Amino acid sequence: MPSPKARSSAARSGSAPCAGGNGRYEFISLNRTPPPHLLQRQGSDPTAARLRASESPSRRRGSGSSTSSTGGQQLPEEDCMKLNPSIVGIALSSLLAIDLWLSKRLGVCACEDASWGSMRPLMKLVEISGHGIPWLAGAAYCLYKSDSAAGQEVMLNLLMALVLDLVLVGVMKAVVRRRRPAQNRMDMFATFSVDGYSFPSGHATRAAMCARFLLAHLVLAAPLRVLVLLWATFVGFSRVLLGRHHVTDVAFGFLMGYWQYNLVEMLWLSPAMLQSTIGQLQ
Ligand SMILES: CC(C)=CCC/C(C)=C/COP(=O)(O)O
Repeated sequence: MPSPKARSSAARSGSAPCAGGNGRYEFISLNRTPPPHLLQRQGSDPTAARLRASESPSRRRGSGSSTSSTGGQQLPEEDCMKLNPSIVGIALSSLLAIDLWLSKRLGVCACEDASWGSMRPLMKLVEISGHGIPWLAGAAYCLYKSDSAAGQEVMLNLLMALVLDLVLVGVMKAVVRRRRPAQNRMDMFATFSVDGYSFPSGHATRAAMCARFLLAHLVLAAPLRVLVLLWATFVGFSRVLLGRHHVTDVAFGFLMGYWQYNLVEMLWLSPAMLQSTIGQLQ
């Protein structure tokens, strides 16, 4: 018989006592395949039978393969995982369920017949204010019109930031492939094919990144700075109110846009760097 100390340490380490070939108890880990001499004995040994019964269903079905067999029936691995959900899995599913429910409730401008449907045209104006085309066109125009080197530098970097945002959001949408909410009407102007996907909100990333950019590089009076922040927040909210996005798409979009501005600062194109690059190309 194992001593109480051995028994408690076995419980802690996930091992179980088994009668070995010489009548003495041996410890095997429940996480590992038992040695062959124990496997042979398990068919008749009541202790081994109890151990098999106490194993989790997914482990009993086998752990290393992509499909598992139960009485000849093949189960895909996802089904096995659903039977044995982890805490993280449960937390994520709950968050997604809350997200879906909240996004549906908040989509009050999703169509003209919705409870705030009369506000839809205003929300669509806010949408246009955060669209990529006006921002790209505005930055290109300011770059062209700017007669100071400092102004040109800022506008060139804003253009670079906007293109970087489109690329990063496009890649992220193509990888995640989350569908837009069912209530969304796909009536946005000038979209790429990846804009059929929802996560993250491109308007939210652009709004957060551009707001940080403007606050850092334009000398603005305090009321205007507040206005920039309010605009960015409103662009994000309008995505959910229009039924275009889930709440988590917008929340993640804000975080991603905030982080993208750090990237822009790291990649900042200075006139000296541009001159040396052009010189190297010539
Ligand atoms: C055509 C250009 C230059 C940009 C597309 C901008 C756009 C339509 C993004 C989608 O935003 P959401 O992901 O917030 O719906």
